[in-house]
Amino acid sequence: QTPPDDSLYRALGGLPVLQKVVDDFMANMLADRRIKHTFAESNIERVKQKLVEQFCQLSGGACVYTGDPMREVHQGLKLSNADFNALVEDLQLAMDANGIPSHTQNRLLALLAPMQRETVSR
Ligand code: HEM
Repeated sequence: QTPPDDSLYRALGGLPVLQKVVDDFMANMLADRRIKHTFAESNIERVKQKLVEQFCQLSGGACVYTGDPMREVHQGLKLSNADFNALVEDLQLAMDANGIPSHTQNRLLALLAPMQRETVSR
């Protein structure tokens, strides 16, 4: 029985750093003219909490994502590839601000890349 690989979770700095990254990530998106309108009717605290769970679980931490399926959450928003790229930039800036090295950033981004298909619908 192989133990779960939590090396990315640990490289990111665990939950305390993930929480800071998600705080900054959301602040960046809410200040980003390209995509802030998409959050106009959202419960920001809920989205942040679900993002922390999701990033923690994806990176191998002992968390369980309790949010809704990605396709369901995003399909009504009619997001474009440009919207997706804007979100990735805002996440990269947040990781930079928290001192996460680019190699580690790229490992997380690689896990998010397949979700482009589930979140972009136009
Ligand atoms: C890798 C890509 C993405 C991931 C991992 C992701 C993740 C999430 C998560 C975990 C939630 C919360 C789900 C819940 O409440 O149960 C959420 C909601 C949301 N996301 Fe994303 N998302 C992605 C792409 C995008 C993009 C590209 C945009 C817009 C530029 C976006 C805008 C939103 C909005 C507006 C909500 C709130 C929806 C609502 O209030 O019902 N997301 N996302």
